[in-house]
Amino acid sequence: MAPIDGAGPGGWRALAGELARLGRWRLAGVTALVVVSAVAEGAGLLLLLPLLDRLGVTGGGSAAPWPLSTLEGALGLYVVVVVAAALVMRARLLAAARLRLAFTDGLRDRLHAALLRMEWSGFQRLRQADLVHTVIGEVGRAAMMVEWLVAAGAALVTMPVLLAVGGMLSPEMMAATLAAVVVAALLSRPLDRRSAALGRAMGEAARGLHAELTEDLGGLRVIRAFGAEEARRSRFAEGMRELRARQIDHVAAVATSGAGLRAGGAVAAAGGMAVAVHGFGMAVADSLVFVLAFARLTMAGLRLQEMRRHILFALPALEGALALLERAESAAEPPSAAAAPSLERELRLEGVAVRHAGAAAPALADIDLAIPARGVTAVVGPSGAGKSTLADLLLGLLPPERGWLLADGVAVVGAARGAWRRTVGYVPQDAFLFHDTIRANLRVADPAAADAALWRALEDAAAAELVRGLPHGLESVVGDRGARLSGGERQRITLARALLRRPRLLILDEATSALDAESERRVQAALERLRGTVTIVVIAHRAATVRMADHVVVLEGGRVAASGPWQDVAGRTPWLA
Ligand SMILES: Nc1ncnc2c1ncn2[C@@H]1O[C@H](COP(=O)(O)OP(=O)(O)OP(=O)(O)O)[C@@H](O)[C@H]1O
Repeated sequence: MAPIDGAGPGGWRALAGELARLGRWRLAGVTALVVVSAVAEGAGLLLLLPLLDRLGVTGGGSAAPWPLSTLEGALGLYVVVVVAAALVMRARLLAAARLRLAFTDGLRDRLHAALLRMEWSGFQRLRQADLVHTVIGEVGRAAMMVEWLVAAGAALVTMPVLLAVGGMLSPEMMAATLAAVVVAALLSRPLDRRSAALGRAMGEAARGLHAELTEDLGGLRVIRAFGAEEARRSRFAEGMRELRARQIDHVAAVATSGAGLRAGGAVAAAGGMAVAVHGFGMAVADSLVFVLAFARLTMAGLRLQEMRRHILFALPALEGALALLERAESAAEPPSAAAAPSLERELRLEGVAVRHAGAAAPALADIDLAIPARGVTAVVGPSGAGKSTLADLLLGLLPPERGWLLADGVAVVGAARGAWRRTVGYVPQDAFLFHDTIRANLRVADPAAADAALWRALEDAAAAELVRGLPHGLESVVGDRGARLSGGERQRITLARALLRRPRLLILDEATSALDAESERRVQAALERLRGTVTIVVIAHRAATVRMADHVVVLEGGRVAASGPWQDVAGRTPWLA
């Protein structure tokens, strides 16, 4: 569990900064509603005096202006004021909810955008389950603070109104009440620190649970294959127990302070009533209204404390979300330039070294390589040789630690990287597809593409027949990560997606698992048809792909061990035999 300490001033400052983003007018609107509802509450209370007067509680008969001079008039006005207060309260709750949702969406949008723009190497260091937890869970928890703040603000504004009502009846008694509220607030300060620490611990527990669930769902095939259901279930149950314990601790802390304040309030109300009547000789009606004001004041104080505790509990969630935002924004890739370097002659790597974030040794070192334009280049090598790292480098995702990636002699660095990537078609090894229709998946490469262009790309990728055969054609949904298609079908759809943008460079990270002979033949045929029209780099795992290449690069231990035509390097690739 996190050490017990309070939320630092940084947390409150961060909250103030986030609220400022919501806009001056929005905040002013909610504040106005809060003030009006507090004044309405005080007015409703004061109206009880002439009402009690008319009812004869104080003997009645005192002069009052119309409509308060008659019982019906006083009752009518009372009802009007209370109904108006209820309507203002409704508007306040609605405005607070709107403010909370604007806070949630604003922060989620900034986080999401920052994560999408992050340098690939920085992004790879983050755990995906933690990101989902922060963007969805923690931001949602942090946003609740907006409503709590409005509720706390309402309590805070109500207090002087109630103090004024009570003060009109007995200034001495009200001064004593105020002193009691301040002492109660000071006495409960240790609980504040506990709330902040519990908030942090609850965030940790919730994150652990989220990570467990994400891994269970992602690795369900392995869990089922190894019969690990019970073990995973008990880990998840342990995570839930931990989370539940933190939540109960928090509720207990809030409930304890509430019970203390309520008990103190009751004792003070009874004592105050006795003192007011016997000590100060207050009229019964006055003392009744006074005690009512006093009770509401205690409730407002109680609510203020409760909201403060809730906010302290949720502040760590905001701090965590803002820390992630800062991390993502400070690791943002440079904005993309408008124009990308051409690829008419060759793609060249000069003295390139690439090191993954946190890795001791570089994944690629001293790479000097020329990839001829419009040729087919196969990259081969044993597992861990650096093939996928090379693909990420050519794609402009990973910047070299040393050396240069040059397209027709122009360095693909800084702002050129994003622009370069828009001219590259990429077919990932896992042939990832979104849980969406084929049309939507293809349009990831070109959102404005017409159906005719989609069909052309499908034809080029030898996938048109496959899509025509699906019950809903382009409208067919492919399932989670494309699970409703076979490995070979997925690869052809991802090839079509890559071709849709008419790339200058096509990078295929070939699936390591064997495709059936028919799928393999179709993909090979598609690549053959593209030969000479686009520069193709294939991370090759199959002999057939290597044989069709004009140029083969053999990587070993992150270095180029050999390069040249297949016949020249064949002896160095026993793993492809
Ligand atoms: N995100 C990462 N963080 C740290 N090290 C990494 C990361 N990705 C890869 N590596 C390391 O870089 C080296 C090259 O990995 P890479 O994935 O490029 O090899 P590969 O040739 O594509 O292997 P395979 O054929 O098994 O996919 C390996 O030593 C690997 O452990």
